[in-house]
Amino acid sequence: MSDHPTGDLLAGLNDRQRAAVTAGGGPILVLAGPGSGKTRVLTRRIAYLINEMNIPARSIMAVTFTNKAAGEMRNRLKSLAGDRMRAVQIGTFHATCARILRIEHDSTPYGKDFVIYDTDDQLNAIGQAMSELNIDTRKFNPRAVLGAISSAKNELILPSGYVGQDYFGEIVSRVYPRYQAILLDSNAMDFDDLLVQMVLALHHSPVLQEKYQRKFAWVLVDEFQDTNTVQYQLVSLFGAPQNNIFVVGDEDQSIYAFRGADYRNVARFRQDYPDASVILLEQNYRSTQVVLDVANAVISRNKHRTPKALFTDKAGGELITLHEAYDDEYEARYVMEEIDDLRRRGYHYSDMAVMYRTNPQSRALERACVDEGIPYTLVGGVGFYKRREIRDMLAYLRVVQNPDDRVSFARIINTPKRGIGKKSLESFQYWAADAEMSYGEALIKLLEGADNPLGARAAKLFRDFAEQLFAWRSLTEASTLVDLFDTISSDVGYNLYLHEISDNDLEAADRMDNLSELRGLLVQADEDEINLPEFLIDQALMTDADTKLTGEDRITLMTLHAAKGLEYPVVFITGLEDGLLPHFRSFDEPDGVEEERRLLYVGITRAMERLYLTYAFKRTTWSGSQAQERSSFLYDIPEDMTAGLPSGLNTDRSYQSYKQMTTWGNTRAAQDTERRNATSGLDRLRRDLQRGSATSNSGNKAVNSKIIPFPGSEPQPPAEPQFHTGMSVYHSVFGAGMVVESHVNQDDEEVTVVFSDKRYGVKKLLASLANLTVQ
Ligand SMILES: Nc1ncnc2c1ncn2[C@@H]1O[C@H](COP(=O)(O)OP(=O)(O)OP(=O)(O)O)[C@@H](O)[C@H]1O
Ligand SMILES: [Mg+2]
Repeated sequence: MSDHPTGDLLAGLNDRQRAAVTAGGGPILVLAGPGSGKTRVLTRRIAYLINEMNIPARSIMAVTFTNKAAGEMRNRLKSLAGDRMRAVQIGTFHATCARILRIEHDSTPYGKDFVIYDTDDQLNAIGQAMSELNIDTRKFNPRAVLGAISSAKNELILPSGYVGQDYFGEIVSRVYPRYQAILLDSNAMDFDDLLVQMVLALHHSPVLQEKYQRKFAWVLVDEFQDTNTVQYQLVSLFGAPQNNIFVVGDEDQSIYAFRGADYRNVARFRQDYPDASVILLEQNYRSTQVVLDVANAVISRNKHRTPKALFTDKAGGELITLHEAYDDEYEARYVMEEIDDLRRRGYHYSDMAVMYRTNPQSRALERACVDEGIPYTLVGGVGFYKRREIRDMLAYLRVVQNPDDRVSFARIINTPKRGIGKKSLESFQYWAADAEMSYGEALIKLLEGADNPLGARAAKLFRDFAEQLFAWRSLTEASTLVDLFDTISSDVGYNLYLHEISDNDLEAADRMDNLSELRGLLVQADEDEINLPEFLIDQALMTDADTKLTGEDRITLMTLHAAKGLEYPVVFITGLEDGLLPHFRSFDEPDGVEEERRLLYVGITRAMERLYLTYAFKRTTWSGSQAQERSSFLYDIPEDMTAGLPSGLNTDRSYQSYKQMTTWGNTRAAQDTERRNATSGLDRLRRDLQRGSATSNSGNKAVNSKIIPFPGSEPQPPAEPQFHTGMSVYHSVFGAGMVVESHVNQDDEEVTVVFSDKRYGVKKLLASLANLTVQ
């Protein structure tokens, strides 16, 4: 008897969802738009297989897009199917393969204790390979070379099979084998290798293939539209021969083409499994009708798609808000003010997410959060795992586990300084290469007193290091991970070093906090009886979308890419500007702009109740501050779905000439005017001040304290107020209004005006800049 009656598992599902959950074996494709319950169905189906079809949990493999999604699915399953579900293999393709390869390393050229290289490690290895081949890294960008290698791997093209099509391709074809050899010598795999090695192992060993096909008799994949070639292969390989393969996806949400994802895999699935049942879900349970209409208006412009019918019971809904900000800082400030406002109206911070196209955009937003005192979690970006102190300590742990790891070895051999300079390291490296020894073997040879080309002093320093390293290695047998961490940290004097590399006490404290957090993870791992290799794999597999989310009430800042699969009552999408969204790089690629449109579509469809789309007239980019054109995608949104100013335009710019021209369609002329106007520094400053005095359009707010005080003597501040309560005034943008208060403040006159037009409400303006005329 099951503790969980079927009724529970099928409750809260519509007929089609129920059909998908309870379908028998064989290939099944669930194709449906956002918010239609694909992930819910997939999770319920796992519980159903276990509880109702008595499938052993250990023979189920479920693939999620992020580790975080895997964690959520595990929790959900626990409440649906109880402890029995523990044995289900739930994880990303990478995590699942890493786990199997650790056990089955004999079927690969790698040793048991292989480590996983992340992008920085990979770039180091590429740099090494290029320097060995005398290829100038200034002429050929190592990142581009790495990108080409990664694409090849995703297409299952091995070094021997790589053919360069042009001069750059020829360079890649030389670097690729060398890079791969360095990784192999380091007993390290990169992310792509995890998948490629898994496919190769299954191909090469029929025994292994049969073992895993038998083991994972049921395979389920979420976000199937974002699988790439190698992942598709894995699904087919694991799924055979019964082909109990259940995949869910939405072609309109395919946003990872740059990583080789190919939504055509959906069509391929239909071809490869002609007997597959196809289930379409049409009801959206997430968003209001308005949000859905906006989403559809945007995506329907894509040519390469199958139109879908989506409906929701949540008729109507709040109109979406468009907002034009002067620059990225004002945009961020506007977002935070709205968040503050919504919070006062009952939303929690955690109900709200701010999304953007590129990571650097988070800077202004973070800054605004700090200024406004809004707690936030930044997903991705220069996160925890990219911090220097974290990378150093993890590199130590990795060398302890695998002394052959060249990249980590090079990172820590003189960190903190132990007198082993670049020259000594190079002699050591050449010696090891000449004698065909791994680094670990070379260290042992040194300890044994073997002849070596190192000077006496350097040899002694390396021996000292080797002794320490082997002492740490012996600790891994007997003591806890946290003891190992503490011992290393104190043996090498890392805390002292931390202070040396920090500019000030605050930075040092910050670094200490990070280390404490890492230490906390080790304590947790000890409690969970996770060993060092497992711990390192877990850490290496953390991706940008996996930032640890605390239970605290915080808003979320994330890229649109990281937002996949998630939902929030309130969503802000910022930076809707041509060049940013759509991103300028997409202009050269076939299907590039369509992919950008899908990205916006994913963002919009995260919203349950309220959606804000914002853009800035000027944005600070790597090349300085530049005027931007609003995103061409915005023109696809019908005006009657937007709230705010006429045409849905909600601006914080406040001068007539610009305003008059800024109607849909003739932005360029307005921007030209602005460019002309912006030539004088004083003009700019004035405008900044003016905007600062008029940013709020949501009622009676104090003049923002962050306004730059007006410098110099032009214009002279008035000694007496020029405006008095009750005066009728006219403002070029806000129209007619009445003064409710006015007083001289420092070097200007602050006038509070109630405007007749309700959309502007009450505003505080600086008299010297607002150009108010008395009527
Ligand atoms: N039958 C239903 N009744 C009520 N709520 C539902 C139903 N099906 C799904 N939901 C809810 O709707 C929301 C969206 O579901 P889910 O996240 O599974 O959609 P999805 O299709 O996976 O979306 P996406 O494509 O964005 O990943 C969730 O909050 C889910 O709990
Ligand atoms: Mg989903």
